[in-house]
Amino acid sequence: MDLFSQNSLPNILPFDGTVHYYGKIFSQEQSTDYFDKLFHHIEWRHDEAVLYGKHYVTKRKVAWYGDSPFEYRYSGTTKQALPWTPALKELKAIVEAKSGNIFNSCLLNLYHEGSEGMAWHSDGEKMLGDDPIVTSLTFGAERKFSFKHKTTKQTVSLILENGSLLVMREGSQKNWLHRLPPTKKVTRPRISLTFRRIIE
Ligand SMILES: O=C(O)CCC(=O)C(=O)O
Ligand SMILES: [Fe+2]
Repeated sequence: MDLFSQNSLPNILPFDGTVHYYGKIFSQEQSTDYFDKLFHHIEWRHDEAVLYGKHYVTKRKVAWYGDSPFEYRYSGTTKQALPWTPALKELKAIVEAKSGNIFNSCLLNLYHEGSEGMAWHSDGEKMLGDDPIVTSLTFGAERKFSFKHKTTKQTVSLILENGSLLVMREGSQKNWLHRLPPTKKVTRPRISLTFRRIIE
């Protein structure tokens, strides 16, 4: 059963946390199909942030979906979760079965090309609880993804392939940062689905 397959997966992190890379969990055809559905049917918006009173708009687009209209507050902005689309409901069930974890919301990212990425951060928002589990399901271009330990600064990187699943588990947000580095080599878009569990 899928639930137990994580026991045989190597831990991407050398210490202080667990990250499992499941590799491609979808065929090329399924991945293309999901990419197209998400690209066209998700309500993509440019991400906004307020830093030191200055208003920033990212090139990357985002969307926020969930079981109920959760409010997501970060970087000085508030977003309200939209109800799941049929494709997102399907993907949530598949990711839950694979990972053995239950999620109630998803932050989606659309990177149009390699120049768009995400800077070092951890998903440590209070509403996610003490030690959150966060996924990254990839459709489209494959991209490098990196982790950096908060105190030793040691880094680990891997490639997230089209149709692949990564699960950041215990310790991975508390003790490590992660980022999607920008690259000149990638010209095609990538969509990522970061399923999360909001503590109500
Ligand atoms: O695009 C990704 O794979 C990860 C994005 C991420 O770290 C986030 O949304 O918090
Ligand atoms: Fe993140």
